[in-house]
Amino acid sequence: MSTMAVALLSTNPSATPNRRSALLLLPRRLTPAAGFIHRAAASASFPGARRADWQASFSILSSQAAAAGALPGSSSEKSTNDSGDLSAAEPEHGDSAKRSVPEPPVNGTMAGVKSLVSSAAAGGADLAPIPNLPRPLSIGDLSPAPMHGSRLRVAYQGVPGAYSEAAAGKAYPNCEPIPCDQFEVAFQAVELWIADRAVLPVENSLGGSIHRNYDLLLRHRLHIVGEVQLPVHHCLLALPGVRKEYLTRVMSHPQALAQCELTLTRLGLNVTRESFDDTAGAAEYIANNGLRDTAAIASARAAELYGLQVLADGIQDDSGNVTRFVMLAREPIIPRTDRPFKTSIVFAHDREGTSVLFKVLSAFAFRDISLTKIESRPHRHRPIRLVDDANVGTAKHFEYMFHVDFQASMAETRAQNALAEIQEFTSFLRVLGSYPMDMTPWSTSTPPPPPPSAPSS
Ligand SMILES: O=C(O)C(=O)C[C@]1(C(=O)O)C=C[C@@H](O)C=C1
Repeated sequence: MSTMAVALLSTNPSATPNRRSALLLLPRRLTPAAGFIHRAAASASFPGARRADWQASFSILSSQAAAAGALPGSSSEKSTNDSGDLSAAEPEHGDSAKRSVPEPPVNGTMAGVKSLVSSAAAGGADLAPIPNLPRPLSIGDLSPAPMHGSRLRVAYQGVPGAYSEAAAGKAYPNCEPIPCDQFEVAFQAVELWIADRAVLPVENSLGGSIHRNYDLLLRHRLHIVGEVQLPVHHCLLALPGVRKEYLTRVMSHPQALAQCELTLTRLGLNVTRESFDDTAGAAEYIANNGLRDTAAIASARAAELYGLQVLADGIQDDSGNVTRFVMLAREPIIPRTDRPFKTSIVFAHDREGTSVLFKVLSAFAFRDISLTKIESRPHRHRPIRLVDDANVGTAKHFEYMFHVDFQASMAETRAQNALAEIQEFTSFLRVLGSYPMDMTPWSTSTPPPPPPSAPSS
């Protein structure tokens, strides 16, 4: 892992040669150009365009729930997990280990065929040892039990030291974090079985929603299986020896820049702001390029990993700066009623006026279901509706997809009834997931969770 990298860096943070060699040990990010990402999977037709979709996913959920005794009244209901370990709330689906699809055997090639012929010609045709013929796939190959020592592979966007990596570690404490250079790649890594889960940010208490991930949730078919809320504590990082007065530029993820906007001004920095893919990536870039006029906004762990010094600590504009991440998997989890659950849905309507939105919200209000989030995004397939009025002209209304999170489990009758009602006046409805809420006690002084250990090579 980067344990070695961390050790090297922390003992001699200012030594550039060591830093460079240490950086090489960090896990490489998955990129779309990595060869294994199929574009076809990315181009995914608009999923869930049919109303039947949420019903289908719900019927799977409820049949699984009934089978596992998780629905209310079931005698075989499992006991509550009080450990506070969010990952423990996620039932095993048999996909938590590396998928051991057998290696393509050599004997399927001409070389294999030739060796078979020559051993037969040598006179032992009947008794010739059976070469390694391809083994048929078995059920075990498709959903293997976790192998000894194997760890859940969790895709995140960014490089080691990014907050998303810390969120992956909070969600799945012993996971193998897999850095990806884009959100899209993290989605595809799970879809293509390169990773078992993805942990992606969806909103921040200061910067607001991360719209890209709302759009990707809709375009891909992964399920939300959990959430984690991570206190985000930003530092101003620069090369050793650099002073604040030397700075002309600050680089970071746009969310991080937004979260520190006031403080940067308050520190009296006369700097341009420059966006970077992720906070730790900005720190790495400064280190790799020896930029002495540039600082990064990133975590203290990023400072340690990339050999930078902390010029200022806790520079977020609000001490209670929190980012909410969702955990994504190929399969939904079984909704339960023995602990607080949240459900995320997305819907669209094709009728005029605001009354549809009002009716949807009422369906929840009448059942005393609290909403925790509402977000609207452009309806990519039908962004504009034209309304012609011969006298006045043509009005162009924007069309939206509405994302709503509500505080109830899909195993609860009131949630099922609310969705049945909403279905009546929406043209599209999909359940993105029903999952345990992050109830971790939180205070502004809570230290960040320990980083996940890096993959064993
Ligand atoms: O750049 C990172 O370190 C990230 O993990 C991304 C991200 C985000 O997308 O919001 C995560 C948490 C912080 O809010 C800032 C940036």
